[in-house]
Amino acid sequence: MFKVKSQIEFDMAHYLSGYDGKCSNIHGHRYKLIVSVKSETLHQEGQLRGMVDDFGNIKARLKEIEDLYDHKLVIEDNEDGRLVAQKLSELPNAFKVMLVPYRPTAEEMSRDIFYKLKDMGLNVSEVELFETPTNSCTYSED
Ligand SMILES: Nc1nc2c(c(=O)[nH]1)N=C([C@H](O)[C@H](O)COP(=O)(O)OP(=O)(O)OP(=O)(O)O)CN2
Ligand SMILES: [Zn+2]
Repeated sequence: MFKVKSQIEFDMAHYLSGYDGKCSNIHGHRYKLIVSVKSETLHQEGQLRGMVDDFGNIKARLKEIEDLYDHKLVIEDNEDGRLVAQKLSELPNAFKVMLVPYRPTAEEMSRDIFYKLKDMGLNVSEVELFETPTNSCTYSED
């Protein structure tokens, strides 16, 4: 089995609804996303000969993930989260808020990103999302 890895980083703020502690504040992280793409075989001909997939192709998919989350504020789509988003939308700042159907933890986000990349056609083996330099979650289905 071959596994190739590629990584990107993006800046994102989140709000953990119902969290008791310092992380109950809206706050942000410099996320690092490491994606592993797998294949039993290598391409035999053409541009991709000798490769699982072109790193350039994987990077292009990761850029779509980066563009989705970079400099956004991610909030859970529940009663509490919608209230926070509503109050922010009343300000003249045009905050970029993204509502998601889950609490935006490293665990939930890594699973969501795994399926987003699969939907883009990557044969994803594993997604590791670092929320801080020392805290990460890995999602895989192997
Ligand atoms: N299992 C999880 N636990 C926590 C998550 C998470 O996604 N999954 N997220 C948070 C907060 O987002 C928080 O920002 C990160 O937590 P923390 O441990 O406080 O990280 P720090 O690096 O900022 O810790 P310090 O040692 O205080 O610097 C909480 N838990
Ligand atoms: Zn956090």
